[in-house]
Amino acid sequence: MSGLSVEGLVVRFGPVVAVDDVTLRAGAGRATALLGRNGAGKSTTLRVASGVLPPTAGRVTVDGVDVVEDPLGAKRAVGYCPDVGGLVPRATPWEHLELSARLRGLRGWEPRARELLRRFDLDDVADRVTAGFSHGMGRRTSVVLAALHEPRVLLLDEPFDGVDPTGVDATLEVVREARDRGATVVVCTHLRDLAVQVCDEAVVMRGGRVVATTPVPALRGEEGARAYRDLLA
Ligand SMILES: Nc1ncnc2c1ncn2[C@@H]1O[C@H](COP(=O)(O)OP(=O)(O)OP(=O)(O)O)[C@@H](O)[C@H]1O
Repeated sequence: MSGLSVEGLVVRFGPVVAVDDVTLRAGAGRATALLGRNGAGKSTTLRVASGVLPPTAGRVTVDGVDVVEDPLGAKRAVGYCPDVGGLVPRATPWEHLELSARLRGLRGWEPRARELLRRFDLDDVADRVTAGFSHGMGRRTSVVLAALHEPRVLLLDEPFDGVDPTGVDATLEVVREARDRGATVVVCTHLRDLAVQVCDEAVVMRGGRVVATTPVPALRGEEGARAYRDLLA
C-alpha cells in the first residue's frame, strides 16, 4: 500500500510509553499534519516511520515497505528531517548533499541541490561547516537534505521551528511540490496556522495516542483554533 501506514504502534523507553497503540494512515498525494503538545509522541512516531527507531510493537510501512523487515528499503523511500540533530558539525551543506546523493546512488543531482540551496537561501553558506549554523539555518539544511532525492515519503519533524519567513515559504513550497508529484508528506508541527496552510488532513496526538483525525478545514480560522485547543486539553 502506498503512503504511510501505522498499525498498533507501541514504543516504550523503559517505563515510558511514548507511543501507545497508534494507528494512522497518511495517503499518497496528500500532506498530513501530525499535531499535538510536547511529549505527545509525534517525533517518536516519525522516528519509527523513518526507520531510525525500531518499534516495540506494531507494524509500520512506508510506500508499502515494512520498516522492520526492510529498513534499507524504507530509508530509500523516505526523506526525513529529524526534529534535532542529523547534521555532521564538521561537514558543509554541500558535503551533506554529496554524501546523501552517493549513498542513494543519485545521478545528475547537482542542479537540484543548487536550486534547493538557493530557494532556502543557503547558497552563500553551502561550503561552510554546519558547526556554526544558527538553529534556523540547521533546520533549513535538514529540509533540503530530506527533499533532495524527491522521496516517495517525505517526513518533516518541526521543519518551521526557528525558521525565518524565507525558509518557511521555501518549506511550504517543498511540501506542495512533493504532494503534487504524488508523494506522501507528513509534517509534524506545533504551528497550527502553518499546518492548515499546506496540509490536507490532520492527526492530533495526546499522551501517546491519536485523539482525532480530521480534514484540515475543520482546524482553520478562530473556530478551528478553538477546536484544536479543545483537542489538546
Ligand atoms: N529516547 C527516549 N528516552 C526516554 N523517553 C523518551 C525518549 N524519546 C522520547 N521519550 C519520551 O516519549 C514521550 C514522547 O516524546 P516525543 O518526542 O515523541 O513527543 P513529541 O510529541 O514529539 O514532543 P515535542 O513536541 O516536544 O517534540 C515523551 O514523554 C518523551 O519524554
